Amino acid sequence: MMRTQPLKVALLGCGVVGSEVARIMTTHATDLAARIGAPVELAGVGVRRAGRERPGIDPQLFTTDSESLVKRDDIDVVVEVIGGIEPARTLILTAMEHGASVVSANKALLAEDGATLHAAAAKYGVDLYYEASVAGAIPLLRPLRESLAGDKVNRVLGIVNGTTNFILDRMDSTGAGFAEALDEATQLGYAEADPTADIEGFDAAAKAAILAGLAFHTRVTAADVYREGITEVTAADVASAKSMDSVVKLLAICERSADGTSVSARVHPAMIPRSHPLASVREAYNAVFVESEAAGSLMFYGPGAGGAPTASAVLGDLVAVCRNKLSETTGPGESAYANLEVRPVGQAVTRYHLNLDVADKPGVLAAVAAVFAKHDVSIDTVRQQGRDGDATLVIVTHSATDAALSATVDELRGLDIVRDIAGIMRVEGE
Ligand SMILES: NC(=O)c1ccc[n+]([C@@H]2O[C@H](COP(=O)([O-])OP(=O)(O)OC[C@H]3O[C@@H](n4cnc5c(N)ncnc54)[C@H](O)[C@@H]3O)[C@@H](O)[C@H]2O)c1
Ligand SMILES: N[C@@H](CCO)C(=O)O
Ligand code: NA
Repeated sequence: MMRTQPLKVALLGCGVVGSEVARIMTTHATDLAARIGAPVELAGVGVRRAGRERPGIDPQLFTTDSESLVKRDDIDVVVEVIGGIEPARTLILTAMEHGASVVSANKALLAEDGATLHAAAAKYGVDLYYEASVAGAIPLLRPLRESLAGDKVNRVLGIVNGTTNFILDRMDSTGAGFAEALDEATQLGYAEADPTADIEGFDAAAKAAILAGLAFHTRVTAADVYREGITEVTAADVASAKSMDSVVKLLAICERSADGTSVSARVHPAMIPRSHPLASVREAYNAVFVESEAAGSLMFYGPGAGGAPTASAVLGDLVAVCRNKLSETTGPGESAYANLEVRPVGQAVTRYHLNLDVADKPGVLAAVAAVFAKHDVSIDTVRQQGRDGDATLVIVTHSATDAALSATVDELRGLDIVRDIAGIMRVEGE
C-alpha cells in the first residue's frame, strides 16, 4: 500500500551527477513512488554557490548551508555527490547522527575512511550505500555485497577508469602518443581540466580498495593499493603490444593469496591478449571480472562515468534505502570480519614483457638468459629483431615477483652488451 507522507531527500552537490539525480527524481517521481511505496520529495539541495540557474529545480530548495540541511530532523536520506574528503565526511557523519541514511558516489572518501562511515551507520542504525562510487552505472557493489554473499570471491580484475581507457584505446587505434591522446580526451570532455586523479591511477586505486574490501570481507584503503598510472605508457609500448596481438589496458587487480591468509590490490598498465574479453572494452567504458569459487567468472560491463549513468546507480541506491526506511530495517553494513593482511606488491606475481637493445654477437642471448635464471625469473618467449650490429630482444617471462624482476633488470642494465631496456610492462590475462 502506498504511504502518502513523502520520504524527504537532501541532495548535497548539484554538479554533473547531482543535477542528473535531481532531474530523474523529478521526471520519474511517479514510478519511484510506486517502487518504493511512498513518494520521495527533494527537500533541499546543498550547493557551494547560490544564484546559479539550475533548470527544473525549485530555486527555493537551494542552500549554501549544507550543514544545517543535514541537521534537519525531517530528512530521511542524504545523497552526497560533492566528492572529496571534507566537507563530505563531516556532512555524512552529521546526517547519520541525525537519523538519515546516506547514498554517496564518493570513491575517494569511501576508500580513505570507509570504516568510519560504516561504523557511524551501524551506530545510528542507518544505511550507507555507494554503488555509484565504483564503475558508475554498472551494478557491481550490490552484487558483491548481496548477490555473491554466499560465494567466495578469489579475484576481481577490471577496467574501472573510463578516462584512461579512452586514452589507451586511442593510442591503440591511431598510434598516437600519450600526450596527443590525452589532448583528444580533454577536448571531447572525457578528461577533466586536471586529469591527475585519472591518469596517475588514483581514481582506479580508490575503486580497487573499495572492491577488494567488499570482495574479501576485509578492510583495504587506497593507501594499501599499489598504483602506477599511464603517463609513462609510450606509443612504442602500445606498438610492442600490438606486435604480440595484445593491447595495453589500465587494470585494477584485487586477489586473495593462494593460502587465503592475505589479499593484494594493485592498479597498473598491463598488456592483455586481444582475444581477452577486457581487450574489447573500448572508449570510456568499464568492465570488471569477478572470479568466485562457485559462480566461476562473472563479467560486469557498461558506462563507468557520466552524469546520467552515475545518477542511475545513485537512484537505485536511493530506492533501496527508502524501502529499508519504510520497513524500518537496514541493508547490509560493513563486512570486514575476515581481517586479512594486505600484501605489498613486491610479493605479487605477474608475467612481464621487456624490450632489450643488445649487441648482436655470439653469447649475448646466453648472458641475458643467465641473469634471468640467476634471479629465478623463467623466460616464456624470446623474439629477436636484428638491426645493424644491434638487436632487440623481446622477452616475455613466466610469473615472477616484482622484486625478482627489478633485481633482474638492475643487473641487466649493468651489462656492457645491454644498451637499453624499454617496454617493461606486466602481462595479464592468460
Ligand atoms: N562525474 C562522474 O562521471 C562520476 C562518476 C562516478 C562517481 N562520481 C562521483 O560523484 C561525485 C560528484 O561528482 P561530479 O562529477 O558531479 O562533480 P562536480 O564537480 O560536477 O559536482 C560537485 C558539486 O559539489 C559542489 N560543492 C562543493 N562543495 C560543496 C558543499 N560544501 N556543499 C554543497 N555542494 C558543494 C560543487 O560546487 C559542484 O557543483 C564525486 O564523488 C565523484 O567522484 C562522479
Ligand atoms: N574519472 C572517472 C569517473 C568515474 O569515476 C573515470 O574516468 O572513470
Ligand atoms: Na557501480
